[in-house]
Amino acid sequence: MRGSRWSGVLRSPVGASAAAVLSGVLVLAVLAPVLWTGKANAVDTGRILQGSSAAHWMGTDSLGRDIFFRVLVATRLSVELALAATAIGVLAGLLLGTAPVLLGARAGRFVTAVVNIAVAFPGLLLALFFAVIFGVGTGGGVPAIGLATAPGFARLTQTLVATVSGLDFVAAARIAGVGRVRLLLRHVLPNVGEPLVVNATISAGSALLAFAGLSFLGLGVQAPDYDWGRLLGEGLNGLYIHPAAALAPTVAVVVAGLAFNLFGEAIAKGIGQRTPAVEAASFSPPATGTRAGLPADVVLAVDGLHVGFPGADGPVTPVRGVSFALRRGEAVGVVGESGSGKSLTALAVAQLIEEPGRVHADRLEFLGEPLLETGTRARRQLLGTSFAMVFQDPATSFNPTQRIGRQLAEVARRHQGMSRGQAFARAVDRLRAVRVPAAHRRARQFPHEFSGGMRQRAMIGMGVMGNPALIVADEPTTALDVTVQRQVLRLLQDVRAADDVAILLISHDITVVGQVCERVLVMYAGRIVEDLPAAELHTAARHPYTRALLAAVPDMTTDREQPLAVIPGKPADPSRPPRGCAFAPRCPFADAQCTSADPPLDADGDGRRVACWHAGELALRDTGRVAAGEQR
Ligand SMILES: Nc1ncnc2c1ncn2[C@@H]1O[C@H](COP(=O)(O)OP(=O)(O)OP(=O)(O)O)[C@@H](O)[C@H]1O
Repeated sequence: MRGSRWSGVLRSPVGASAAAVLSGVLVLAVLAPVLWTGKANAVDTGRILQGSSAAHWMGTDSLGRDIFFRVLVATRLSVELALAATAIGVLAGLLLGTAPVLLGARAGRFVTAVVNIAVAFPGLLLALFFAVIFGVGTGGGVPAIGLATAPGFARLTQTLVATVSGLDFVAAARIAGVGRVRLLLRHVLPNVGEPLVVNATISAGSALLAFAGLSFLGLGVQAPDYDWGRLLGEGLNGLYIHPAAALAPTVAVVVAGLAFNLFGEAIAKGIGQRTPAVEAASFSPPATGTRAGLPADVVLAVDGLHVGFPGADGPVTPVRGVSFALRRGEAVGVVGESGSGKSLTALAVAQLIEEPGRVHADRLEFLGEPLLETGTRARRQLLGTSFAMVFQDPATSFNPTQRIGRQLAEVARRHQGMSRGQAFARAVDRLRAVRVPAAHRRARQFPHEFSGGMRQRAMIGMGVMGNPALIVADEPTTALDVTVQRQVLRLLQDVRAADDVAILLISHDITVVGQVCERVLVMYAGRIVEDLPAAELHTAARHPYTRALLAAVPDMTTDREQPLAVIPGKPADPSRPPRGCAFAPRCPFADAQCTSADPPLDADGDGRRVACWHAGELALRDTGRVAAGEQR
């Protein structure tokens, strides 16, 4: 935790008073038994059950012992028991709550179901149930209250962890090869720390009350020991004769409980991040040689890629047989309407499709390595060094609790065996390379101190920490304004030119893709429907969908008096794939053949591919139109 944040918390009125009261409680817990045990235990049969007086501020109990000193001395046992029970509850809750991340989706679902059932039981009922199992006394009470606290804590942890696990920086860490445990400790838990700490301290306050309750019922602390709950039970017997005997332990429980809660609120704001150093691991990407049916410089080969999910009415397959290859230094764009399967294709390449999603491919090779068959560790190393992903939203691409330089350095420390200093120097160098001004100072800043465009550039910088052969950029400029968009796209082009990096640019904007890429893959309803050189987009597109996409983009010649062109109809529903061509219901050229059979993705001799029964006719019609235009 950073000093400045601590001092900021302690300067706030709530933080300062909470810290003062809690310190008082803890000092009492340490000192009171040492200083006042004698007075608290001194029996005086001449002063039984007396009210408040100068000699005994809170009166005496049934053996004439001083209640005020007994309450002070009981602080230690009460706090100790509450903290022990909370520790058990927090530990068990954290283990249960993080199980889905640690154990994987299937085992995680089972644990989640168990937690959901346990949460349905009232805490007090659970505590009494466990107290009966573990037995009467402190030895049984502590685990009973701890385990009764655990389900609530586990539920909160699960929810928070699930939220953070879906963010881009966690996906980026996965691509960087970070394992499950490290992912949890370094990227997930620090971002859910605040509510967990607050909940833990509130649990400590509740455990105080719960233990008081158990002792009051005779199930907790047993004589001759005493905690506040036991003193409260004894005091209640004489409530009408002298209420101070019950009031004193009650006030103690309330004050200590409040102190824990307020202190939790205060330190939650100061939660920072301390993470262990990353061990180095070396990996040499496999040399690219000639492979079966592929040119030697192919970086990524995808053949027959399917991505499916279980749906309410059977499996849904939003990506249905996508095939393409990317050569070293090549920039390929993937365009299509929302829901066409662009992002799922990218995520499948990055190995980021989570359970219950299923990825199948006849071939999914990155640098010659079959990703679906390669072991997890080797795959992580390969992707961590040679693959980079730039996500759409720069606001969620970085871990907000870590400085930018540190996040970049993690890649170099993990995969290139660099020391902390070397890795940081490399991070600064890479930030400079992606034109982040004052890179050395900026590397020490947190993501929120970067603008959106700068964060996106830093993300690209993170991608080039290793020696990437491929950068997948999924809508990298959608969240940016137009000027910054252009800078980021230019940067991607520069990185590609400088290091011969292949780029797979996913965008719904066919114009952007046409400007940046050499080739364009047009996707519709989970399939590639056309693959053509970007330079020929406006002149040689043969698929009616590609043409409709182009026609929907206004240009300088568009008549502003007329409504903008749109593609009629709705995109295909992946849960109900049509029998024939998926675009047929929206296509002006569709006929009986289109609605009965899905056209194959046919290649011509020059590497262009199109999936349309009428592609040839459309090309001829164009030729005729051009010829007619020329004659006129
Ligand atoms: N985890 C999932 N479970 C079930 N269906 C999913 C899942 N993720 C995506 N889909 C579905 O798969 C289809 C393709 O999604 P994908 O995100 O690849 O589309 P996209 O072309 O990238 O669109 P966008 O530009 O809106 O992101 C969508 O219909 C989406 O609802």
